[in-house]
This record gives sequence, structure tokens and C-alpha cells, in this order.
Amino acid sequence: MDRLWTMDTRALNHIMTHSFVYQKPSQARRNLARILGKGVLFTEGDQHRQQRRVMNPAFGPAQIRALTEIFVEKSIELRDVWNDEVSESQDVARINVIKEISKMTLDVIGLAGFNYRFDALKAEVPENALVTAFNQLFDPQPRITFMMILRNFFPIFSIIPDKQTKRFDHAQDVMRRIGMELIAEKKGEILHKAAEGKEKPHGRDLLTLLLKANMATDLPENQRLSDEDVLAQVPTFLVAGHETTSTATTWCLYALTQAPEVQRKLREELYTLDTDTPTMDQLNNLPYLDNVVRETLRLHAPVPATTREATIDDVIPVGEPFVDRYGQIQDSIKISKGTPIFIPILAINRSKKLWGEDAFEFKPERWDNLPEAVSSIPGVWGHLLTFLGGPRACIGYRFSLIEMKALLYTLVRAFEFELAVPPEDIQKKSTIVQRPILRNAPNQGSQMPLLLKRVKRA
Ligand code: HEM
Repeated sequence: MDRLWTMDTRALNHIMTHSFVYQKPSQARRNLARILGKGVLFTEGDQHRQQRRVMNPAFGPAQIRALTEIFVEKSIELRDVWNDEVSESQDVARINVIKEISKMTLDVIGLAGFNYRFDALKAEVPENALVTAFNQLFDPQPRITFMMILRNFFPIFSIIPDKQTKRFDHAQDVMRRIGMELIAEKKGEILHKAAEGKEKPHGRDLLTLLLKANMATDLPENQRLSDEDVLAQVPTFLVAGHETTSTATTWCLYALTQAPEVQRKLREELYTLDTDTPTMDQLNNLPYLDNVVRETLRLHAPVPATTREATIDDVIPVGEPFVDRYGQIQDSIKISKGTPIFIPILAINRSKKLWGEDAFEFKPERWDNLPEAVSSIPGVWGHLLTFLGGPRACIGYRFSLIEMKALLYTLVRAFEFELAVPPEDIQKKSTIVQRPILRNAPNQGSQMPLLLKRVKRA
């Protein structure tokens, strides 16, 4: 298809800030609604603005500070699982790290999102109904059938049920049932405390915070979310908040194996703190850790691109005039209603024009002295498009940054990491999130085999 593909940061800024005009393409929204329901990733316009208004406070710095304990506790649990594997393998364990980091981030979003225990990291706990439902939705190798393609282009075919639709419907039913139970329980608790004139419950999870904000007496009736709207956030948080952070942390460990000096320097900094359980402020006060996280999210942005569609005819200003196909110089792009737009997140993060000739290299030190040009990048965080920008930027970026820092703090202090295969065997496979696979075993799903040794301190 024809679509607008621009690297002009002024044009991208216009597209991202005018989110009422540039919305998700209808096909993408249909797919999102089928999998996640009508949560904040799906809604547009006034409904989206209203959802964000109620939800934003639950993701503020003070709320993330309160969640840091969960990030650290689950990082330590993962460290201990790996410690056991190292002991069983006579000092060097080969571990597919992405699989287990992903269990950790699922446990975290369960607890931090809903105060719900998945216990995915515990080998002895049988898989619970929500994990099964979730796995059914995200089968790592979904077969693209002719019916799926038809359904994408001709929604009328959605009325014909097939095996995959039934699987999706079943998974949705389970998530709905469990989500309803969680919401009823939390609402009951909030009302109960209010009736007794007691302080509101201390639930620090995102769902309790969201319900408290939504039930606050000073919120006008027309700005409240319906139970249906709140319910749709359960699968939305689960999906948006889980695979993204685990993929980013996995790519970080990979990058550290390819830059042993960075790995060593990072470990040295992490040992300047004498605790296994750092607070958010302690994690944020480690400058090299911060550089490593920024550099990972620049070079290995987990969501490499996204799309939009113009809902009206518009004129997009550009930072640099360009020559059109008729040889005319233009200082704006005329765009007609319905035009699809590609937002090149990874390409902007790696642009040599913006970042310099070494843009493709992993160099945490670059963050001590950034080129002036990157200040034109319209991202919500760190001169990067990783979390996008404008009113539809990622709501959970602070959450994921501290979760990543807690993981790296705990794991890099405990283990030395080496890649278990030649680097050229690692490939990136892009669905929505860009995951690693093995070139010679693409059907085995996400893979990042690393060799782990315990750190021996002098
Ligand atoms: C490294 C980790 C993460 C990355 C790279 C990431 C990236 C993104 C991106 C690129 C978008 C915009 C998608 C689009 O509109 O096309 C987005 C939206 C979103 N993210 Fe994240 N995300 C991460 C972690 C999280 C976490 C931890 C949560 C929740 C706990 C979260 C919740 C959301 C939600 C709810 C949206 C929709 C926002 C809206 O449309 O208003 N994300 N994220």
C-alpha cells in the first residue's frame, strides 16, 4: 500500500501531538479489540482522553515508588531460580533468559497491576487459568490462515467462527470472569472502608488506584469510567506491561555480552550500593545503570514501529523542505483522509543524521554528551521514540524503567553473562514486539541462550 513514511521530526511531532486527527488504523483497532477488548490502547478521541485522565495518576512517580518493592522482590526470585540452575550445572548454566525474564515480568504485572499472584516463576505451582488464557492469546507461532487474512480485509468474515476465534473467545471469557471478580472485590473493599469512615484501603496496585480515582467523590459523573471500561484495562495492562519490558531487559543482557567492558563497569557501579533491596531513588541515582538502560531502549526499542491513519485531509509541516516528484520544493506534506502513516520508532532511534556515525553501536557513554540534533526528537522520554510521544505516549514508561533497573541491578550483581551461540545466530523477529529468535531454529519461539556464571567478588 502507499503510506507516508517520514523521518522528519517536526512532521512526526505534528502527527503524534494531533492524536484526534491521526488515529490507529481501523484494521489495527479491530484486531486490538478482538484480543484485548476496548481498553486505553483501543479507544480514540474523547473516550481515550477520559480514560487517560482517570488512569494517568496511577502511573505517576509516587505510585511507581510504591511498586519498587515488588520489582525488587521478583528480581530476587528470578536470581534465586538462576542460582539453582547454576548449582545444578556445575557452575556454568545455559539458560534461555527471555523465557524466564518473561515469567518474572508476568508475575510483576500481576502483583503491581492487580494484586494478583500468577507465580509463573515457581516451578511447583500449576499454571493458573489466567496464565493459560493469556498463553492462548499469545501462541508464539500463530499460523496465518487464509480465513485470518480474509477477516482482516473483510470484517464480515468474522461472523464465521473458526478454531482460532473460539480460542480467542474462550481466553476473553476467562479474562473477563477473573477481571470482574477482581474489580468487584476491590470496589467492595473501597466502599466498605468508606462506609466505616476508615481510611481508603492501601492497595498500591494499578487497578485499585484506578478504581479509587474513578470512585473519588470529586470526579464528575460524566468523567467516570464504566465497569466495562475498567474491565477492558485488565488485558490491556497485562499485554502492554509484560512482554515489552522482558524483551527490553533481554536485549540489554545480550548487549552486555557483546560489550564485556560495559558489563564490568556496570557491575562495578552496582556494587557501590551495599544492599540487595534498593529503593527507586537509589536505583535512579546510579548514572551508569541509567545510561545502559537508555542505550538499550534506543538501540533495541522493543516496539520498532507503529501506525496511524489520517482521519481528515491535513497539511503536515516539515522541519526540512524537500523536493517532490515534480521537482518542486515543498515545506509541508499535504495528506488526504485515509492515508496510512508509518511511525519509524527504531529508525529515528538509530538515525545517523541525529545520533552521529556511531548510531548503530551500543555505547552507554554517549548519554553523557548527546548531540544537539536529538533534542528535536518528539518522544515522551529521553529523546527517544521508544515510548512514543504526545497524548498517546506509553502510560507505563516509568513503571518499565524502574522494573528494568531492578532486574539489571539484581542480575548483573549476581552473574557474569556470555552469549551461548555465535552473535550472528541471533536474529530479530518482529511481530508487534521485536523478540530474539535463533537463525537455525526459528520455530522454537523466542530464544536468547546465555551462559551464566556466579560473580566471584574479591
Ligand atoms: C520497555 C517497555 C515498554 C515499551 C517499549 C512500551 C512502548 C509503548 C509504545 C510504543 C506505545 C504506543 C503504541 C501506539 O500507540 O501505537 C505504548 C502504549 C502503551 N503502553 Fe507501553 N511500553 C512499555 C511498557 C509498558 C508498561 C510496563 C505498561 C503498563 C504497566 C505499558 C502500558 C501501555 C499502555 C496502556 C499504552 C496505551 C497508551 C495510550 O494509547 O494512551 N507499557 N507503549
